[in-house]
Amino acid sequence: MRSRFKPWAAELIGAHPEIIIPEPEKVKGKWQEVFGNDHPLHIEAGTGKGRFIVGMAKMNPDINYIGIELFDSVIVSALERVLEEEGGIPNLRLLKVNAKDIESYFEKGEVDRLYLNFSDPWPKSRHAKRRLTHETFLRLYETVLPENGEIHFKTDNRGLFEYSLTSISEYGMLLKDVSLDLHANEPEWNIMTEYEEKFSKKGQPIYRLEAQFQAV
Ligand SMILES: C[S@@+](CC[C@H](N)C(=O)[O-])C[C@H]1O[C@@H](n2cnc3c(N)ncnc32)[C@H](O)[C@@H]1O
Repeated sequence: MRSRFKPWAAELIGAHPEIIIPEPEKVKGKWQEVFGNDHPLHIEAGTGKGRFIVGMAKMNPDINYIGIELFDSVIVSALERVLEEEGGIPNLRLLKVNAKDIESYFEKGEVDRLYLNFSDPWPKSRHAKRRLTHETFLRLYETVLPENGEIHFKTDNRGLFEYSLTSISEYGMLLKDVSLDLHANEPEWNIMTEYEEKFSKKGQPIYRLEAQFQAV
């Protein structure tokens, strides 16, 4: 997701360290202290403008959520969504970091579930390593999830979905649920992301899968 440069974004982000955690490596292994409870922790890598993670946090107050996003100009929109909520969203935090460094921020087993939504497809084969479902990323996710931890993935991009099915199954994960048209019979628990809303309005099918790591 590209967004116009917002010169004011860094200042707004800096003014809200209670929401966008400034040095998350310092709280590695201590996220329960940050949230003040021992509820499960679900994270989204590539959270964009936050429609999904904010919706999930509001729908499931007994689950803690963290949205991870690379860019100031994008994550600031997620921050604004949180600030619009009266009383804030106590079970949600945001990290302006790269998902490839996820091990620096979470201990083994500290994350109970990982969401990937409409990840950048990187269609050229030479960029395959950048796809968030590449084997290298799966290995990273495995280090922060518990045994049998799950990844839930949605996309409108058929090529990325096909690639991900192969990458995930070659990794030895168990595919638990696969949908080739999520909106044909949309589950009541589905929270749409910004991209999902945009592409489904155009009539494009939304692909979804749940995959579980397997103990060796
Ligand atoms: C195509 S957008 C989708 C945004 C949102 N998930 C949605 O569905 O509307 C992908 C987002 O992932 C972010 N992103 C890509 N690679 C990332 C990485 N390695 N770490 C963190 N965020 C990343 C991009 O900056 C972008 O905002």
